[in-house]
Amino acid sequence: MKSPDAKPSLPTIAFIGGGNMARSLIGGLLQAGATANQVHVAEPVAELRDALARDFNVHVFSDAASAATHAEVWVLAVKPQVLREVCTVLAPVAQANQPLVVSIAAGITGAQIGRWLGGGIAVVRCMPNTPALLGAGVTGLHANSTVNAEQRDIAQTLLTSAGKTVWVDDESLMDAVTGVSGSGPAYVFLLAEALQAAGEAEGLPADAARTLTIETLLGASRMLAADDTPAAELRRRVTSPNGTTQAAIESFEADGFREVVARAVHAARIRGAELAAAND
Ligand SMILES: NC(=O)C1=CN([C@@H]2O[C@H](COP(=O)(O)OP(=O)(O)OC[C@H]3O[C@@H](n4cnc5c(N)ncnc54)[C@H](O)[C@@H]3O)[C@@H](O)[C@H]2O)C=CC1
Ligand SMILES: O=C(O)[C@@H]1CCC=N1
Repeated sequence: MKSPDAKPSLPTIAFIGGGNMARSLIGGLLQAGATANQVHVAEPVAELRDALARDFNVHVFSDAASAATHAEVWVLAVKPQVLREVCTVLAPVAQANQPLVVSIAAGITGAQIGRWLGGGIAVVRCMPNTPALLGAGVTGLHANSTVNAEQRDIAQTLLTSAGKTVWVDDESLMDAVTGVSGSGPAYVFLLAEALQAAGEAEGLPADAARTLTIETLLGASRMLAADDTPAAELRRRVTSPNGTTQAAIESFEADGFREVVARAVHAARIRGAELAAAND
């Protein structure tokens, strides 16, 4: 008998687009126990296609319709700029097969995808991030009203193989998800670049600055994830009165660090909406 919390087994999944994010998600899926012959990938670039077949033993196709025809779940993993064209090609297959469509494209709305596929399609719009490659990602998901409970579970299982998941009821917040976690790894990498460079500017050898930077980010992230202690409290515990950290934090605050972050996240959110409008 199936235990009540057993994960639903995944049906055949077609990835439309076999680039960076698709690779991360496919790697996670296979590690989580999906079998390679359940995974189809459409990718026009021959080298990428060959690498996917070699590395993961999945079925590869040069065109979207061939990959999608025999799959119950489609993962749209192309750039937002080509999604309309891809959906238009897939519309007849979508209308015939009524797949669950999972889109990871930034900005593009579930309504746009449903419309481009001919209407009445179950669409889960999600925003994963690149740590999915290590199973350490986080994905925001939103389901349109056509998605049933079983399809929701399938999307959940699919993205759980990439890390944690957060469902968002209000689709208009998906661009904010993109601004925080979809693009977020790049902010951490930017901080790493800046911290390492600052260490070197203060005289540290490059390899020492790199190790100190990486282990600090890793250790601090682990502390954040370890329990519910708020980030502000963890920061307070590092900050001795009139000590070194206080000097650094006062410098950050004087330079408007929080506003800098808020403006960056806002810019990402706005770009999401622009991508939707520009590619409609
Ligand atoms: N890179 C990231 O951190 C994240 C990206 N995303 C979203 O994931 C999507 C893919 O992004 P990446 O993997 O970074 O881009 P990518 O450029 O690495 O992958 C897209 C792939 O689609 C292929 N492609 C183009 N036209 C196609 C067609 N007609 N049929 C099938 N495949 C086609 C391209 O050859 C390319 O390999 C984008 O919509 C992006 O917004 C979402 C979350 C994070
Ligand atoms: O930069 C982008 O548009 C994509 C979406 C989130 C991360 N990369």
